[in-house]
Amino acid sequence: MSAHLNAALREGDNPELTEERRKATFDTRKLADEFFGSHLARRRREIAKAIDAIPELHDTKPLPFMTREEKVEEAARKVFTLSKHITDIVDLSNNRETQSLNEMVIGIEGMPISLHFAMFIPALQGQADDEQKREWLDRAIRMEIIGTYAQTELGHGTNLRMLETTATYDKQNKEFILNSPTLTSLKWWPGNMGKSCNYAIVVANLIIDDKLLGPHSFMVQLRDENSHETMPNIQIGDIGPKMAYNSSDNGFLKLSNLRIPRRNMLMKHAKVQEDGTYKKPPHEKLAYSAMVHVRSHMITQHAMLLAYALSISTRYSCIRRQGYIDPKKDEVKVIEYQTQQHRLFPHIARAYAFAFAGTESIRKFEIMKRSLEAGNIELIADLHALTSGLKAVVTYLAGQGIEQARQACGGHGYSMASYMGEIYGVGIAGCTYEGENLVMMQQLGRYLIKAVKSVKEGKKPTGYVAYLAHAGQRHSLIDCRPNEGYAEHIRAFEHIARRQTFRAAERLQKYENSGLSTEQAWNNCTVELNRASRLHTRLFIACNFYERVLDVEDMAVREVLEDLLHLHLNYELIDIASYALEAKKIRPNAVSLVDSWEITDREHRSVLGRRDGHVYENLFKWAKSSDLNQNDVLPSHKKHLLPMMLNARKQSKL
Ligand SMILES: CCCCCCCCCCCCCCCCCCCCCC(=O)SCCNC(=O)CCNC(=O)[C@H](O)C(C)(C)COP(=O)(O)OP(=O)(O)OC[C@H]1O[C@@H](n2cnc3c(N)ncnc32)[C@H](O)[C@@H]1OP(=O)(O)O
Ligand SMILES: Cc1cc2nc3c(=O)[nH]c(=O)nc-3n(C[C@H](O)[C@H](O)[C@H](O)COP(=O)(O)OP(=O)(O)OC[C@H]3O[C@@H](n4cnc5c(N)ncnc54)[C@H](O)[C@@H]3O)c2cc1C
Repeated sequence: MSAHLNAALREGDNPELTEERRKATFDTRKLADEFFGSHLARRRREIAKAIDAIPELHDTKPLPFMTREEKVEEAARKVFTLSKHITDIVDLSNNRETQSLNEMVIGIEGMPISLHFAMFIPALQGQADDEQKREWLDRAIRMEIIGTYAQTELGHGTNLRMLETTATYDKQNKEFILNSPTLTSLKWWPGNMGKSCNYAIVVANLIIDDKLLGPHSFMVQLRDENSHETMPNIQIGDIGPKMAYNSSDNGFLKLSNLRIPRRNMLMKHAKVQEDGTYKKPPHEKLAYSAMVHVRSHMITQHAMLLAYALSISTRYSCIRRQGYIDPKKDEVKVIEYQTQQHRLFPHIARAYAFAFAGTESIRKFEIMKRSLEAGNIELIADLHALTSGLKAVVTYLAGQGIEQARQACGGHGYSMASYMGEIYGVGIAGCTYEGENLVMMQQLGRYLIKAVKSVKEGKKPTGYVAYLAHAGQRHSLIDCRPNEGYAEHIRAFEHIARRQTFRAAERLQKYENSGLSTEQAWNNCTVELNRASRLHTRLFIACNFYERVLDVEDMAVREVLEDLLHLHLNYELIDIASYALEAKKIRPNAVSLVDSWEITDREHRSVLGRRDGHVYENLFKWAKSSDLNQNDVLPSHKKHLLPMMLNARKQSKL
């Protein structure tokens, strides 16, 4: 490609990189159009330009040199500044545009209104009835109030049925009484709940007439709208520093006989009438809609984090010279080593594959949302299975890729000057939040087992599991076009995924037949089931990548994407071919085996790893000692966020 067509070329750049860019066989802008979609790619360029022109939106110093308080203040300052410009820069209803703005201005370390956008608003959209939307959603969108999503507790995050926070209906007063009855029932982790938010959607177990009705969502005011001081009957604070993401004030919350009006329960689906009559939702899991929303968006976010790490390491590998391939010549760029290429390139292919899969999961979410609005609940289960698998596979593999990218930078990769540490820390958080990965794999596993049962009953499952019914036939998941050369790869992929899924299903059946309870039989097969889910998801990603590449019109871009697809399919096939061992005998000795390392508490520096096992009370002590808890209202909040909200309210009254 001639040099002038490569948009990344700039005068004055390091000649090592210029030399690389001159070799491009395609136009980088056109490939960006494919990666992001052409609209978003264009908008990202415009957004970047707009930010360049507003100096107050730039970092005041590198984030790794800031203390936690400075980071929190910096993020609040930028949010306040952005609130004045945001509607000129982005379409606020477009999640991916807004997210791009966030990444460019504030970055990945978190900010005071992340959860407000990521979950508070989506939960109101999905679970509040029209009257409630008028009361809270409009105010939330105008940022008159800042909210979060408070579900996880100190003792339970995964098993939502065992949440201990209670909301007991008091018929006389037509109120719910919210309580955190135990230490383990404290809400723990919700983003921005510690210091920034003044409202939260609190997930609590509903009790009417002593009957437990499961987790439901309640709107709770945490802080006074004018003074920002904590409301009565509420104890709230920051949970302390984390592996990364430290501009965010993840928080704890204790509720003590807090009374809220009946209409503070979100009632689009489940309802409680004045006399205490309970009306069930049309689908039991509609209350989980905000989680499915985030999971469907996490795929593109993690593709992006992987892309950050890989672009850092690939560029660096081209300016770093070290060692010789031919001793008679100059030292080579480290990218020339076969091992360096092998370390980086399959992850580059994955970053593309993940981005395309993420676009697809967002598209599917939008389709489900529209069909739900039309009263159809059928697509909920399919989307839950798809997003559970994608969320788990992509966050895990992205984490692996980021770590490889860090190692590819040698010693400098370990300096925060590379920022790899933060990217990794933020990336791997996604393995845990929005559903621990191995648990989400099991959710997809349930769906696959059902599909196998229907195949065995002679039915033909449709959609992403259709291939399960096609043993020995030509591939079925996608329509490989003749002479494309990838049909064999896809067939092999399908074969491995199908074999594993049937193997897991047969093993499950065997355990059930042997008289074990369903739950025990299930637990005995979860390693096999999770392998099946992993293979199914990786098959989906590969097929989606294949289909996406076939749609590309620009021949030069299509050619380079085909090179990546080829690498991806080969690499993934080799990677999935080996599946590991089981280790049941270790279980009884597990703690004694680690005790034998004799690592002292001082050496560990870990509350979770204490020798005495008194974890929960010490986590609470740890949190109380957070710097951010020294003031109830942070000075930076008074300076930035409070004026922002007060101003928004004033404007809306005008
Ligand atoms: C002004 C400037 C502005 C600037 C602008 C800037 C703006 C932009 C800013 C944007 C910044 C963004 C930054 C992002 C940062 C993100 C931060 C991190 C957020 C992290 C948040 C969180 O971390 S928030 C908590 C998530 N916490 C979980 O994730 C719990 C997992 N735990 C479960 O989710 C359940 O516990 C679990 C396991 C399913 C079992 O649930 P369970 O026990 O109830 O159910 P069972 O397993 O018994 O299943 C019974 C049947 O239900 C089916 N089913 C289950 N779930 C279903 C579902 N959802 N949909 C359909 N069906 C479902 C299942 O498939 C079964 O179906 P079947 O019976 O047919 O097989
Ligand atoms: C950065 C970050 C931000 C967060 N933000 C929020 C937020 O805004 N709001 C909020 O409500 N929460 C938030 N969380 C909490 C998060 O959603 C939970 O931590 C997550 O859902 C995992 O639950 P857990 O901590 O209970 O893990 P656990 O369930 O205790 O996981 C521990 C281990 O047990 C295993 N395990 C658990 N159950 C099973 C099972 N049934 N079968 C097999 N294995 C099992 C897991 O696989 C894992 O290996 C956040 C967490 C993080 C890290």
